Amino acid sequence: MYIGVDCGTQSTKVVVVDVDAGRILGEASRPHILREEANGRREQDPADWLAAFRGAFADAVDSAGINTQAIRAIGVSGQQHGLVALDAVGEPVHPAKLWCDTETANHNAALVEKLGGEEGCLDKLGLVLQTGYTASKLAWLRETHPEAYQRIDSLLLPHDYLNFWLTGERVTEAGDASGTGYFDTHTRRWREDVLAEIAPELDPARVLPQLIESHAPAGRVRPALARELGLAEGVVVSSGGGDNMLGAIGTGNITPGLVTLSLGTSGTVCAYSDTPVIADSAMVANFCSSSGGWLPLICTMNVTSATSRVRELLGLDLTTFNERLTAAPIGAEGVTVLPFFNGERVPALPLATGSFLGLTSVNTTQANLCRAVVESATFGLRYGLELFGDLAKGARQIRLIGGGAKNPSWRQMIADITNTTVICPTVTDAAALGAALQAAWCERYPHASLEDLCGRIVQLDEGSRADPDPECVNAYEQTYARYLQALTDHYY
Ligand SMILES: Nc1ncnc2c1ncn2[C@@H]1O[C@H](COP(=O)(O)OP(=O)(O)O)[C@@H](O)[C@H]1O
Ligand SMILES: O=C(CO)[C@@H](O)[C@H](O)COP(=O)(O)O
Repeated sequence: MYIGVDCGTQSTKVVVVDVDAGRILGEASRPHILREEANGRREQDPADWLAAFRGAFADAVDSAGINTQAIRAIGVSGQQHGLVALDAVGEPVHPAKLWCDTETANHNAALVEKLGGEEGCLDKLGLVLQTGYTASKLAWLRETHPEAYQRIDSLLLPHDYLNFWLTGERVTEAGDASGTGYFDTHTRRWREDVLAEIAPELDPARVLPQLIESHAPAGRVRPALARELGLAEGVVVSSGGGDNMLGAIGTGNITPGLVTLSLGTSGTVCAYSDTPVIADSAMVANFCSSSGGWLPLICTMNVTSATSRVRELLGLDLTTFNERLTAAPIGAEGVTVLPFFNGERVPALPLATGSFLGLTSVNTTQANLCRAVVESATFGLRYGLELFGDLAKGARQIRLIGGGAKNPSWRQMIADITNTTVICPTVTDAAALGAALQAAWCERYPHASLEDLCGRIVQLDEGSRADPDPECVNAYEQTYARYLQALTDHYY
């Protein structure tokens, strides 16, 4: 029995997987609190993640009806980029600043310049620093909270922090480290010199976690915590990784030819590569995978964060919102949304704000507003997919995951807007599933391969398949052109 955990932006999800029987036995989730401020600040208290972990673990184990003593290993996935800076006794010196925080846009711009612009970043890091990556958060902490900064003893990411809490070990792996901005994704090594540009007072040998291979253990569950969770002694915790990296594993995207698209708080598109990637666009991030390869990725910040904002504004529950959006025609009768409520990463507009365009006395209906925000969030992903160029060309199908993938209308919309067949795995919390698979890989290494584990456990839900409908594909082309025009008019 293996446990997969995904500490996402909105919640922590836990799955219980019986690898030998090829079955998912239980799933549960617990929500997180997100602190949002008008200046782009997005922070969470790491203690909240631990409380959510405890609750979701207990519920998942209950729903699976298993004896916790049968659990052999745990894998942890986490939202990427969040800065969890700990002091010498392992306490956060400041709340975690998240991937969706845009307060540090100016710090990021200054860092890119310091590193020699886009070319300098590519040369040193294998990717171009974006607002949202960890580096500018550290620069911000140094400038704005010097007393907290001076107490820093280690620099972790959200999943590293959960691994530290589970095992007491400060380690990480290439997938999540890719998104820090002080890691070279080509060589899969820390760039101590880049860290020194950002935080010259910190000793890299002290503050950077030790890098381990994706299949290697981060450690074993601490005895006191094992007793509390009812685990046997010495349960292994695998390296874990960023949620997109483990989402790729949980969709079987560990060889070239597939695209994984996630409709979580963020929207992401990624495709596995055996070699490091230099894309034509600086917005495509050449991240490492958490399975030994690379995972070029684009991320839009306003997906279910944007749809939820409009849903809440209209006072609708999720079911009613989904009904409303299907009641409007493609194109929402001329309503366009630029959903950049807290800036955007792709396109790179960290300081942008949201706009509703084309509203008239006739088309300003709940149905059109619901449809327009879902269409625009999807157009953002199409825009990103186009930046992928050859990386996604020839992709046989899109594997759709994340909370939004549960909506059949949205699945069809993705198929029509991308003109590609879409299918969901049976477990749409694919990052948690990927974490469980990585845990099994780690615990059985070298006697089991990740390919074999994915082949046995990752199943596709044929009922979720959506094929592009040529008429809708055409209709969306026109609406997409209108969206691009609005983008150009406002920002370029
Ligand atoms: N049936 C559904 N239709 C549309 N959206 C949904 C549905 N179920 C869940 N969601 C959305 O999924 C979001 C959570 O997605 P999730 O992938 O868990 O996010 P994260 O990993 O970022 O925490 C919720 O905000 C909710 O809006
Ligand atoms: O910043 C990125 C990817 O670069 C985001 O995709 C985060 O990893 C958050 O993911 P979700 O909570 O939306 O799953």
